[in-house]
Amino acid sequence: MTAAPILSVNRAQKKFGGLIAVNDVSFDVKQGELLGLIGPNGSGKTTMLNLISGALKPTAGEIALGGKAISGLAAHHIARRGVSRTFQLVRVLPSLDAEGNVMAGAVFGHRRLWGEEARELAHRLLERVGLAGKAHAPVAAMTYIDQKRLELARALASDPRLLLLDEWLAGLNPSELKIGISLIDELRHEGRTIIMVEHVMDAIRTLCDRCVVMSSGVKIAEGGVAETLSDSEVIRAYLGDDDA
Ligand SMILES: Nc1ncnc2c1ncn2[C@@H]1O[C@H](COP(=O)(O)OP(=O)(O)OP(=O)(O)O)[C@@H](O)[C@H]1O
Repeated sequence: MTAAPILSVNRAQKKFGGLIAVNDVSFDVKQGELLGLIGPNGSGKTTMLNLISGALKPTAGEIALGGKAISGLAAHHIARRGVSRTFQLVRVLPSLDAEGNVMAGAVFGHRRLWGEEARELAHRLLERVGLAGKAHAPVAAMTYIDQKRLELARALASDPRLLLLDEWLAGLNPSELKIGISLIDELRHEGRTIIMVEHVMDAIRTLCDRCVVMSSGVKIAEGGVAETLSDSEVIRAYLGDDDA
C-alpha cells in the first residue's frame, strides 16, 4: 500500500433545501483498501457515493482522486478518471445483451477499449462474475443476482481506480449472499480499491479493512471494523433501526 490516499474526502457537504444530507464529512481511502460505509437508513451514505461519483455536486468541501480535485466535475469525467459504481437499484441497459452491457462499461470508462478488445474483456469479466455462457442472454429476463453480477462486470470493465458498491449485496438470498461475498473478497485480494455501502453487517465484518459510520449526515466513527461496531455512539445510532 502506498502512503498517499487514492481518495480524499475533505469536509464534504450536501444540502437538499433545508436538509443537510452530508454534513462536513472527511475521510481517506488508501490504495487497495476496502472501506465499509455504513449507518442507519437515511444517514447520507448513498448521497456520499453520489458526491464521489459526480451524480451530485457537493454544496461545500472537496473530493480528490489521486491528489487531483474531482468535486464539481461531471459524472462522465469522474468515470474517465477512474471511478466506477454499481447502483442501489440495479441499472442495466435492457436493450443490450449482457456482452453489450459490459462492453459499454469498457467503452465509456477509465481504461477505454473498443471492438474486439472490449468484447474479449467483456467475456473474461462475465466469466469472472459467474455469467459464463450468458453473454447473449436478454438482460431483462435475467434473475436479480445475475443482473447484479452483470452490473459488477460492467463496473469492472473500465478497470476502475476506485469501485463504489451501493448495497450490492442487498436482496440476495443466503446462498447468493455467500457467492456475492466471495466475489467481493476476490476483488479485494486482487488489490482493488473499494468503498462499499452495505447494511449486511456480516459482509462488513468479513470483508472490510476499515469502516466509516454515518448518522444523520455526520460521520460519527471511523476505524477498524470490530472496534468501530462496538463503539457506544455507533450502537446508539443503530438502536431502533431494523437493519442493525
Ligand atoms: N435528491 C434528493 N432530494 C432531497 N432529499 C434527498 C435526496 N437524496 C437523498 N435525500 C435525503 O437525504 C438523506 C440521506 O439520504 P441517503 O439516501 O443518502 O441515505 P442512506 O444512508 O443512503 O439511506 P439508505 O440506507 O436508506 O439507502 C435522507 O433524508 C434522504 O431523504
